[in-house]
Amino acid sequence: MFDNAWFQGSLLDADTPEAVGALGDAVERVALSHGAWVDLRRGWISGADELFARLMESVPWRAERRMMYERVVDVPRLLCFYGDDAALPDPLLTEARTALDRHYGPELGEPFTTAGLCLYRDGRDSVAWHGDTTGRGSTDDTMVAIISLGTPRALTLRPRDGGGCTLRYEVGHGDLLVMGGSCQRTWEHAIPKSARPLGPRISVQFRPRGVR
Ligand SMILES: O=C(O)CCC(=O)C(=O)O
Ligand SMILES: [Fe+2]
Repeated sequence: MFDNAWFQGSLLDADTPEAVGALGDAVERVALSHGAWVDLRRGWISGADELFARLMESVPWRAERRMMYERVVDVPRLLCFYGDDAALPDPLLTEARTALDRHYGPELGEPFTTAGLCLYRDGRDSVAWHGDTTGRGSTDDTMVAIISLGTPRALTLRPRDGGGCTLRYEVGHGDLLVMGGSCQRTWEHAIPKSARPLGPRISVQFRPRGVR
């Protein structure tokens, strides 16, 4: 399906038992403008390369097509969406969601119920600037919690009003990044294409009901 040769497991990750780490004080919050924020917890999932390998095999990855400039084009990444309370494809993801609910529940006021999985096969796969505004994210503060597995890729963020600079987080190998507050409606995020030959990355995005 794609060239796996560039995927290199993290050296630190080799032989590490799979586990969901602590959150609490290990989470670093960066306040952005307009009431948006980003939380970062590096290496949240240990042994994440094993999880990556299982998801590569077990998830029914699908290509999507959409209209662009009056032509139907391939969306440059593979996808699989797990709707409200659908069984997740791996018990470690269920454990991760439970841990996210425990940590963020009091602040979010509701659980994470859906999981969007994306596979970026190489540096040519990407997602353009956008906010997750199909649902309530267009009007309400909310959270989108993203686990990154496999090859690190840049996740970039910029304010919609054009003020300020673009932020760039290299995320992979079990890192957790959470976008919160007004982030979906006042900021945009993207996974830019890379000219470098890069191995595959899987992104798991947990969202509350009605956020997409
Ligand atoms: O790949 C990622 O981490 C981000 C994906 C994303 O922004 C989306 O699917 O809405
Ligand atoms: Fe998004």
